[in-house]
Amino acid sequence: MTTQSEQRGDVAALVPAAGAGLRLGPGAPKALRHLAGEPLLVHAVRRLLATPDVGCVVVAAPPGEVDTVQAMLPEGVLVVEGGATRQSSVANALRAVPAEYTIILVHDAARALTPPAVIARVAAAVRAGALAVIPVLPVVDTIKRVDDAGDVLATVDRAVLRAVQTPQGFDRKTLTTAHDQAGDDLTDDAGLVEMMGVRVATVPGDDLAMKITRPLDLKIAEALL
Ligand SMILES: Nc1ccn([C@@H]2O[C@H](COP(=O)(O)OP(=O)(O)OP(=O)(O)O)[C@@H](O)[C@H]2O)c(=O)n1
Ligand SMILES: C[C@](O)(CO)[C@H](O)COP(=O)(O)O
Repeated sequence: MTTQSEQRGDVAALVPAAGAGLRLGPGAPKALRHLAGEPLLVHAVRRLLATPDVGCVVVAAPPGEVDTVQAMLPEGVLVVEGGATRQSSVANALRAVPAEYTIILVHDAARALTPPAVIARVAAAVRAGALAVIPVLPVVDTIKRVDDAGDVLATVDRAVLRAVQTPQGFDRKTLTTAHDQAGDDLTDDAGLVEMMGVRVATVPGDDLAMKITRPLDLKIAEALL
């Protein structure tokens, strides 16, 4: 694996990896579960370090697993303890980023197969001046809005919808302010920035940046590798 010290990038990547993985079923915390013989987290960090933009990686580890996680990653990767929510895990990692990094990516350990090209695309958009950037894909299913009973209220116009992936990229000051002001626990960091009224740009995502969430996702990822 490429080590962090070999990188010369101006981008710091935060990797929230502290989730339990409840939807994957019983077992170790999701980021530590194996895909083709290695933890999901190792796959994700390898792809970040293979991206020349990335000069620093900070991982938010599951509670009590900081030493275990540090031992499985290349020298130089920083590891902090994660929090009870994804948002608090990201906030913990953000506090550990050295001052010289002004571009920050936030990348789920669960998106273990994300191609370096997607990571580079997001970083490039921030470097070009966007304050916040997310990779997205068009929605392929018909989407319905339903009531509490599950009966259909309406068919939503999917042409204006996008499925959101990671890494999400930010100007550091923008992301730090968003986390400092954060109230509600949101599922992504771009949501916090949106709440400040800051424009969030999009770039094309990639099917390989799928989030390993349910047991079938792990089987699909194994097949892809
Ligand atoms: N307290 C938490 C919760 C989630 N995450 C991370 O956020 C990413 C996206 O979350 P998700 O895939 O939903 O993971 P889990 O929360 O572990 O999944 P589940 O809801 O099935 O338990 C994952 O890399 C996960 O490890 C985190 O760092 N800290
Ligand atoms: C950040 C994210 O992966 C973008 O799709 C997603 O919002 C994480 O949500 P989850 O509820 O933790 O799966």
